[in-house]
Amino acid sequence: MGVRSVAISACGRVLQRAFSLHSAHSTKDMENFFQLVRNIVPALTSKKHKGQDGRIGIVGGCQEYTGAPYFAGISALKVGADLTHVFCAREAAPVIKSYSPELIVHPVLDSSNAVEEVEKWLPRLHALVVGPGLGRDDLLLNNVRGILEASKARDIPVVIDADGLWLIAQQPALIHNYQKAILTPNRVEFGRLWEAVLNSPVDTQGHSDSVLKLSQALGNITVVQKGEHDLISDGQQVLVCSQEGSSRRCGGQGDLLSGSLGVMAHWALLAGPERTNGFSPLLVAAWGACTLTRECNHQAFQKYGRSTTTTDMIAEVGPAFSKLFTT
Ligand SMILES: NC(=O)C1=CN([C@@H]2O[C@H](COP(=O)(O)OP(=O)(O)OC[C@H]3O[C@@H](n4cnc5c(N)ncnc54)[C@H](O)[C@@H]3O)[C@@H](O)[C@H]2O)[C@@H](O)CC1
Ligand SMILES: Nc1ncnc2c1ncn2[C@@H]1O[C@H](COP(=O)(O)OP(=O)(O)OP(=O)(O)O)[C@@H](O)[C@H]1O
Ligand SMILES: [Mg+2]
Repeated sequence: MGVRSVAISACGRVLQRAFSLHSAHSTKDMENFFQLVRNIVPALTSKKHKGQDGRIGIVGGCQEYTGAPYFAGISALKVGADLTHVFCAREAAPVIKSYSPELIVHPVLDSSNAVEEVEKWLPRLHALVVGPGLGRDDLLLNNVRGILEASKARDIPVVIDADGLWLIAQQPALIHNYQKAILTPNRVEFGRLWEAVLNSPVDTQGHSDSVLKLSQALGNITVVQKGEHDLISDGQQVLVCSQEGSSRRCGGQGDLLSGSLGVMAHWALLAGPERTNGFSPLLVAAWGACTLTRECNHQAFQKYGRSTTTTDMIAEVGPAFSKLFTT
């Protein structure tokens, strides 16, 4: 099997090729990942109707956590989705609505017919982001299990983050081998998944071989291990995103990433591998979303330093996207 690990600099050039066995792609393919991301971004034209550039669902939001689904949803819109639906617990809904009139909010996640309520919307959604601010209540997690099953049956791309990853660590079979899944664990979530799937404590956090191994153990689904460098694997290759961010680690940055990735995953799958030089479209989408998140962090930090919060980063999505991906 072809296995590669490639580090890409801030300007998109290949810096190193850590190991290469019979790779199906050449180093030349990797030279400009920025261009591959640009290739998946849909053109803005007057011929389109509302919804065509993305209708994204966020599954999360409970009594304790209302910020996370808001951050994910508003980030999806700021990146370029046309509509964002948040499916959350009843109590969280008025709070999330009050943050933003841009989000469509469904207070259904803790109802007895939650799966049916969300399923009604699935034919209209291009991608789901599952987990930001979901919490770990068994009732909610059981409903989300049903929503994941229904999404898989419809072949909908799903980004799984935060407490969605907690659910996957309890039941890895839920997502095993589903080629339209992307997992976005932070360090702690990665360790939890590793222990659940590989039945041993994680030894080499932050190394390309561990993200590759976890992806393979999950049936070659795309895994984004967030950290000082983001490592992204589809079980065949490992990409490294080292875009300059900052030393500010306020909560919510992962939600910005997962919301952005929801849209970019839809765009990448629509564009297809011919637009991504044969690379897995989800790998390109993940690299694009990581690069964007880190650039937002960098730009916000230039302005606000230690007081930078995720809201400041979200204000940078437009300028950062233009700088990185607009030709
Ligand atoms: N404003 C909000 O509503 C926010 C809600 N959040 C939600 O909070 C819930 C729990 O998320 P957590 O991320 O706390 O998950 P966990 O409860 O699994 O995290 C456990 C701990 O790991 C620590 N940690 C994270 N990265 C680490 C690293 N690189 N090295 C060492 N320790 C590290 C964190 O400080 C946290 O205390 C999720 O639903 C999440 O979406 C977060 O997304 C942050 C913002
Ligand atoms: N040490 C670091 N240096 C630079 N960037 C980092 C570092 N750690 C994480 N990041 C970036 O921050 C973003 C979010 O990663 P993080 O590990 O904070 O997620 P998280 O813990 O899930 O966040 P959240 O608070 O939203 O739950 C990623 O894009 C990642 O690239
Ligand atoms: Mg998180």
